[in-house]
Formats: sequence, structure tokens, C-alpha cells
Amino acid sequence: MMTSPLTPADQLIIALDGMERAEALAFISKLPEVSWVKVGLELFVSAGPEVLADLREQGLRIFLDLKFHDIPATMAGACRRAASFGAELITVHACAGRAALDEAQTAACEGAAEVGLSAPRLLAVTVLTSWDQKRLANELCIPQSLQARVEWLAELAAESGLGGCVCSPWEVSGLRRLHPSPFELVTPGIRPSGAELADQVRVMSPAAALNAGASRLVIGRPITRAVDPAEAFARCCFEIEQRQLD
Ligand SMILES: O=c1ccn([C@@H]2O[C@H](COP(=O)(O)O)[C@@H](O)[C@H]2O)c(=O)[nH]1
Repeated sequence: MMTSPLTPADQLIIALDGMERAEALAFISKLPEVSWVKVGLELFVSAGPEVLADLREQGLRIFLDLKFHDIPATMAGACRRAASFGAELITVHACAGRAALDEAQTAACEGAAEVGLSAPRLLAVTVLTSWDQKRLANELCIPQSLQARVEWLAELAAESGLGGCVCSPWEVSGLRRLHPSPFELVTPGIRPSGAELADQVRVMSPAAALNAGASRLVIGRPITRAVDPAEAFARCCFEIEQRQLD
């Protein structure tokens, strides 16, 4: 069976950070082409799970990025509930370890099935895109190279049957050789040329990240804080389309 290629909007996930519920809904109503949104800690803590239903009613697909990291039973309980809200992508920290990842994955599938939804994909966060090699060694006393660390944690995720991982675009080409599609490599740290880095360290442009092998890109402030967010979104889509034509 032929699968249709992903459109740029399928590959771009807009991070709705720095907004309260009403602001997020108003923002999204100005971007009718968006198909995926990411609800992270800021919006979820201020608006609660109801915002997920609000966004789904607008036809949006939900990436729930709460980065669960806890003991296995707590991770499982949180993932079960998150899946029942209709989130299609859910993050957990790979550092929670194999038992927690295994239980989280099972509970997420059960939570979705209990309400008649398809199982979500759990994504394991590897090393946050705001970290660099030096801080990893100095602050966390992790002697591995950053690439090796990400590959180690992605392997743990794959062995637990997770749907993919979150990494920076810098690690994508190495990871893609180890984990072919459909294992998802979802990359924040996306910066179109000229955009401010802010707290992001391991960054790439949208086209370069996809060329390296990323499945989907997460982009927040370069669009949400743009003077004209619709134009900024359209520019990212254009860059992705051009790359597909090259
Ligand atoms: O390693 C990670 C994991 C998650 N994030 C999240 O992605 C967005 C990025 O937003 P920008 O404004 O484009 O920097 C944000 O919600 C983070 O929580 C990440 O940046 N890095």
C-alpha cells in the first residue's frame, strides 16, 4: 500500500509555551494550517487537561510534553491518564529507566484503549537541547560524549518498545542509522536562520534537521513570538517544501 508523504504541516509541531488557555486558543485560530501543537508544562499547569479537549475540538493533534520522570508506578499512572486525554505523542524521560519505560508504555496503551482511542506514541527525552557537552560533564558528572549518551538512552527507549525519542538535530543522523523509521526522532532546537537561540544550544534550521533524518520538528518562540506568526509558520513550511523539491 502506498503511504502519502507527510506535508510540512504534519512535520511541524508548534510549542504553545508562554500562553494561558484563552491566549493559546486565540493564537491557534490565526494559524489554520497548523495540524500539531505541543502542550508543555507551562500551558498544562496553568490550563489543566481541559485545554487538550479544547485543542482537539479545533481538529488539532496533541503532543503532550510533560516529560514524566518518576518511579515506575507513578509514570504508568500518569501515562495512562495522558493517553485517555487523546494525546498522540507523550514524553517521558529515558533516564527513568527500563522498568519505568516498560510500565509507562503498557499503561499508555491501556489508557487509550479504555476510552476507545488508538495507542499514543511515547517519546523518550534523551539529553535536553539546552545542554552541551561541557555542562553534561561538569554539572552532571556524565563522562560519555553527548552523542553516545543520546544513543544509549535512545536504545533503552527502543528496547522498551517506545515509539521514538526526543533529541537535538545534531544527534539525528547518527541515531537514524541505528533506528530506522518508524522510530520517531522528534527534534526541538529548531531555529530558522536569523532566529534568536535564547536558551537552545544544539540547534539547526528546519530543512537541515529534516535532511539529517528528523521525523518531526518542534518549534516554539521563532513562531509564537514572531511579529507575524502566520508568516513565520508559512516561511518554515516553504523551507521544508523547497527541500522536498530539491
Ligand atoms: O530537549 C528538549 C525537549 C523539549 N523541548 C521543548 O521544545 C520547545 C522548544 O521551544 P523553542 O521556543 O522553539 O525553543 C519547548 O517547549 C521545550 O520545552 C526542548 O526545547 N528541548
